[in-house]
Amino acid sequence: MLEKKSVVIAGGGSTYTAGIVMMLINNQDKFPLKSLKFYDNDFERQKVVADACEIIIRERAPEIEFVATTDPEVAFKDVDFVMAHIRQGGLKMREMDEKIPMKYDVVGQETCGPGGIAYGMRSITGVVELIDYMEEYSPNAWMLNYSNPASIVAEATRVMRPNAKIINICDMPVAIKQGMADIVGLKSGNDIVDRYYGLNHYGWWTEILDKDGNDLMPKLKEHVKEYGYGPDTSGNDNPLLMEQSWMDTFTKAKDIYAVDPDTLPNTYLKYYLYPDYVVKHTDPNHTRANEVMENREKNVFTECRNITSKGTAEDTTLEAGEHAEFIVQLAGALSYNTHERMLLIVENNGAIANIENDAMVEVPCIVSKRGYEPLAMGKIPTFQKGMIEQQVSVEKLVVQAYMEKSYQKLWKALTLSATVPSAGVAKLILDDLQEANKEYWPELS
Ligand SMILES: NC(=O)c1ccc[n+]([C@@H]2O[C@H](COP(=O)([O-])OP(=O)(O)OC[C@H]3O[C@@H](n4cnc5c(N)ncnc54)[C@H](O)[C@@H]3O)[C@@H](O)[C@H]2O)c1
Ligand SMILES: O=P(O)(O)OC[C@H]1O[C@H](O[C@H]2[C@H](O)[C@@H](O)[C@@H](O)O[C@@H]2CO)[C@H](O)[C@@H](O)[C@@H]1O
Ligand SMILES: [Mn+2]
Repeated sequence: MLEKKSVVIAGGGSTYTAGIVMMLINNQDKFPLKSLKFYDNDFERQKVVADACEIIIRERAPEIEFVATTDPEVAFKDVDFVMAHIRQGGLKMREMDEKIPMKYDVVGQETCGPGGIAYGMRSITGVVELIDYMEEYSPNAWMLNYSNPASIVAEATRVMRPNAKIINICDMPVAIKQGMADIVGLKSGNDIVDRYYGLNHYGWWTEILDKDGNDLMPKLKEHVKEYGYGPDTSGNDNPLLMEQSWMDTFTKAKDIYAVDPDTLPNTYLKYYLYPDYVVKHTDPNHTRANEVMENREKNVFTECRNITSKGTAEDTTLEAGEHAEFIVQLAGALSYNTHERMLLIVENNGAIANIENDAMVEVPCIVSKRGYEPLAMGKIPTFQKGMIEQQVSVEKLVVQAYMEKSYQKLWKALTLSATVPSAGVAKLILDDLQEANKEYWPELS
């Protein structure tokens, strides 16, 4: 009999919350819950999701105690896990992050380039606040953090809260591994054993095996060379790829692969290796934030309101995906000592032998009750080493700029980003971002 756990989802009003709830309910045999709480700083937004989830829980797992609150003490008291996915400033500020750089023909993206830097400067405050609540009310709990930009958040928490029990995670490699499984005819990304190194949204696979140790790289390389991680002409039913913008990202991996055919890339490297292409293929007046507001946000909130008005979730379209599966799997591994191998964002400390020890890197780790143990990925080639060192410096400068309230350091961070062509353009973008983020960033001087 597994011991029951208590979880708070921070960012209860997120578009991903209902998916995580569905996953938790479906996994009561593997990760049984005593209580589930929602916490958000926006009561009205969270209420829409919470009212629907309360009905789902009542119908499918009534033994779970459920509470939605904006009171940190109620939320964070007596929990084993904080599953965090907040978006400081909301999708409206994401829209600014994406549109401001585009005014200067520079990549406008949620987590990469100037947009990611601006978002990082907002997120640090919110995530550190969550850590402080957790440490005050449940000092033994783990925070599993999805809040983006995960690399900058990870570096900030490493420096500002060095002893915090936080694990920063990303579902992007999980989604790509599901794509790889589809390509080679395996059922799930969990059937793949991989070696991978890099930073968040910025890494490379060096080995992909199946559970019997068979090398899947040759078949995958053949496919990626032609189609990226997109489907071949026979089609694909991966729901993520139904969206054209995601399909473009997955197929562009073909051109990233061409730069280094020894490895298989993370898709988001396109923002650093092909920024000119990305800018050319982005509508500066209608960016990804607009698509998310018109699609995922609208769909989730409409469905939640439907459930509440009908009083039942019997025929709900809400479902759990890989994103939810990954965080619940991680909580299970930490709780029940499964020793699963998972990609996590952790302090390097030699995992990548020729990268500085205090970089926050993404590598495979073995997860158990003790926490996580990173696996050694060895020395990496000059190309990747150069790229990683440049991007690590960007992320470290952002965190230093935040802590020292330094305009100069933030300017350096933008200037150093491979997405930005010059210090002059970096300054123009920075001044616009600073104005737009007055409410959220520390005052810089
Ligand atoms: N790491 C990953 O791979 C990954 C994958 C998907 C999403 N995400 C991240 O998950 C987060 C949620 O995404 P979304 O599209 O659902 O956003 P969203 O705006 O729909 O939801 C975020 C929620 O957080 C709340 N919030 C904002 N600041 C808060 C604070 N300081 N304290 C408490 N609550 C706060 C908002 O009110 C909102 O309800 C984002 O950071 C996104 O980038 C990360
Ligand atoms: O533009 P969005 O909001 O749709 O996505 C931004 C996020 O993209 C990645 O997450 C994907 C994930 O890879 C996939 O499995 C599925 O869950 O959809 C997610 C996005 O909808 C990325 O890892 C995140 O960090 C981004 O926030
Ligand atoms: Mn991610």
